[in-house]
Formats: sequence, structure tokens, C-alpha cells
Amino acid sequence: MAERSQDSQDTQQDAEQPRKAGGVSRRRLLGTAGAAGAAGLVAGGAAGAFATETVRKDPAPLTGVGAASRPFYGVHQAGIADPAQTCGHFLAFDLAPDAGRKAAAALMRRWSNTAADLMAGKTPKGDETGVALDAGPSSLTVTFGFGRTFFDRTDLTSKRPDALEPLPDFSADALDSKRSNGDLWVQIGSDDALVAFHALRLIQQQAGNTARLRWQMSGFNRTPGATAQPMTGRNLMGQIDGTNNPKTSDPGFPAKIYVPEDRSGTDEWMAGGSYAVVRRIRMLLDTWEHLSLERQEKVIGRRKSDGAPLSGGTETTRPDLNKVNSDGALAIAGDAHIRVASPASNRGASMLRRAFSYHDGFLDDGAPDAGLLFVAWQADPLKGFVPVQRKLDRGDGLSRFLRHEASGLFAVPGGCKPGEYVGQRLLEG
Ligand SMILES: C=CC1=C(C)c2cc3[nH]c(cc4nc(cc5[nH]c(cc1n2)c(C)c5CCC(=O)O)C(CCC(=O)O)=C4C)c(C)c3C=C
Ligand SMILES: [Fe+2]
Repeated sequence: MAERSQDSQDTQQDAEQPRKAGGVSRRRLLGTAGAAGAAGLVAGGAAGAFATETVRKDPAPLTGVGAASRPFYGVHQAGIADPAQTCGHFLAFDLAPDAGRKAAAALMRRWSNTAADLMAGKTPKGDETGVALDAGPSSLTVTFGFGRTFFDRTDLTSKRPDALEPLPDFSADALDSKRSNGDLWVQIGSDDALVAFHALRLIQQQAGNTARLRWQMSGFNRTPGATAQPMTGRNLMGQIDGTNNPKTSDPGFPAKIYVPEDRSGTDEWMAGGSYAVVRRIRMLLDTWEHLSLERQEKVIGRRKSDGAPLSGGTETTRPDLNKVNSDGALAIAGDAHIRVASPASNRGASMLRRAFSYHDGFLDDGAPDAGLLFVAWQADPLKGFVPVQRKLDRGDGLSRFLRHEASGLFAVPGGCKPGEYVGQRLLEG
């Protein structure tokens, strides 16, 4: 979880207060609506007991999923190290031809203010859509990033980080340029679909004449509380996915995932930020589902039922890449995904994977257009995604069942304080 400044703690506390909608708290609005409805029932001659139950002077406070909020303000942006939510939307925008740095700065200020309000469960001023009126923030996060082309369009080429050099071509790529890259990237996540849509709609509306939508992708994860106890989620191939992610409690976590806070030089503005590699990876499910369970498990190197490595133990047991079975074969095959992707096979290269599954209907041949909106977070893509994907591209047993269809690389600046906006250090520095 992102470290919290005093400001962000205040924001967190604010979020725990009844949320205000244009000066009137959302709960108050609900209470009024509930009372009016109940009054109607009484006037219509409803049974007294029913009416008494319906007229609630003190509407129940939000609890559980709806009440959960994540801080917008802080050293890092939210939506990186916190658990991926049930619903996700990714949007990429291109700046309008006549929109320069000033317009981009105004847009980032508008977007940041809106994101801060929504994440705290407040209705932004002037918003009358009503889409999420009766819901809490439901762990909403809104995260902003800049693509390589943003810097030329805003005359900031001298501040473009080397880390934004285009990703190399990989042999498994079948990339659609219209659904790749972009000047600006917005990641929205929430445990409620209406809350996520509301944020998406406001972000798109507020782009106004400054930026136009380049592409949008939407995805999902399991709903909190759907399993008997919290557990790592599954992807659409049915595998437990996310087990061996770096943990926020690992001593090396910040250095791997975030640009150092004392960064100096032309990319000083990236202090506390991170780089997101976004890949839309279609799964060839018709082919995959024809494999026997044993073959599927061999391709990954872990058991499907509980995610335990094929070298033994439970989901959290460290895989033994050297273990040999009694038949002389490696317990985790030479081309098993976890062997090829592991830091041990990549000189320590690692990343934080935070993905959403997607399903966009069926292709002409009846195959599901479904897979993973894969996001890799790291302090430097050349020490995270790139070397690992190079290796996977050459020798991963899983790659036969995947198509990388879209790609983006974005510089995601550090978080901001109240009164500031994300990217201010770049745009006004
Ligand atoms: C370039 C990086 C990676 C891509 C692209 C990728 C795609 C991808 N992975 C799965 C399913 C699983 N991946 C798992 C582990 C895993 N994957 C990567 C990297 C990429 N995956 C890493 C670094 C690791 C961890 C390796 C390790 O150290 O053990 C697993 C196992 C469970 C887990 O640890 O998360 C699964 C399952 C799919 C389906 C996919 C593309 C659609
Ligand atoms: Fe993987």
C-alpha cells in the first residue's frame, strides 16, 4: 500500500465521514429518498409494521465493500501496489493538435481533483450524473500516466525519461497500433461496476476539447467476499495468478517498483513514480482447454487446484527449480512459465503484476475474445518487463496459447499533495 502522508491520512479520515454530494451528504440524500418513499407507503395504507420498518431515521452506514476507500494523495499514486479491484477500465487519450502544455496541465488538474473527490466518496462539483449516488467509493483508484508521445506534444522532450524508449519487438507480438500507446493513460479500478463506470464517464467528459479517446479496455477480477477466505485470484485459464508477486513488505519492494524519491536529473519529476507496461494478451482458450489437466499444469509449473509448485508444497512454497522426479525429468519443466519468468532465470529482473481479465465477446470463428489486461509495474522497464518478456518470447511453453494484441508503456508520476495535481512537477517544473 502506498505510504500515507498526513494529508492523505486526513483524506482517508474524510472518506470515512458521511460523503457529501454538492454540499449534501450522499447518505442524507438516501435517507430523504427513503423517508419520502416510506411516507408514500403509509399514505397508501401500507401495514403499520411494514411502514415502521421502512421509515429509518438513521440509514445504515455503509460497511464492507462500499465503504472501503484508498487515498488519492500520497507519495505514490494509488492503483499500483494495492490489490486489483473487481472492475477495471484502461483509457488512453491523445492530446488535441492545438492542446499544448498549458491545456495539458489544466486537464491534469481537472482530472486529479475529480479523482480525489471520487476516491474519497464525494460527488465532484457539478456532477449530476447520479450514476454512483448511493454507493461508497468501493476502493476506487484512478491512476494517471504519460506516454512517450506526450513529451513532444507539450514541448517537454528534454524531460522525457530514457525508460520511455519504445519496447523492443517480440516475435509473439501481433500488435494493433490503434489500441496501443497514447499520450495519456488512465487506469480506473473499483470493486463496484457503477462506481468504476462513473469515474470513467467523468474522466472522458472532462477531457473536453483537450484530449480525445484513443482506446479503451475494460476488465474484471473476482469480487471481494466471493471465496470463503481471501485468496489469490484466478485468470481465465483457471490458474491461480499472482502468487509470486513481490510483496509490499519485501525490503527490496520500493526500489524494484518505484523510482527513488530522491531522484535527480531531467526525470526528477518521476520521483516516487513507476512505469506501467500494459499488454492486452488474448488467450487461445479453445486450444488451451483441449489440453489435459496434467499438460496444463506442466505448461505453468504449478497445480491448477491450489497453485502449489510442481516441485511440492503449498501455493506459497518457493518453487524448487532444480528438483528432479524419480523418472529423471525436471519437476518444473524447462519451458514451464514460472521457470522462464522467474527472477532466478532473469538475473533478478522482476515486476509487480496487477492484471484484469477481459472478455469482449466472440471472434468470427467462435473463439472467445478473452484474456488478460496485463500490467507490469516497475522502477525501470529495462530491469523488469523487457528482459523477462524477451526470455518468455524465446522459451515459454505458455506462449503457444497467447497473442499479445496491444501494448503501451507509460510513465506514471508519483502522487501529489492536496492542492496539487498529478504531473505538476513535470508540467510546471
Ligand atoms: C513479461 C512478463 C509476463 C507476462 C507477459 C506474463 C503473462 C502471463 N502469465 C500468466 C499466468 C501466470 N504467470 C505466473 C507467474 C509469473 N508470470 C510472470 C511474468 C509474466 N507473465 C512472472 C514474473 C511470474 C512469477 C514467476 C515466479 O517467480 O515464480 C503464474 C504462476 C502464479 C504466480 O506466481 O503468479 C501464472 C498462472 C498468463 C495467463 C499470462 C498471459 C495471459
Ligand atoms: Fe505470468
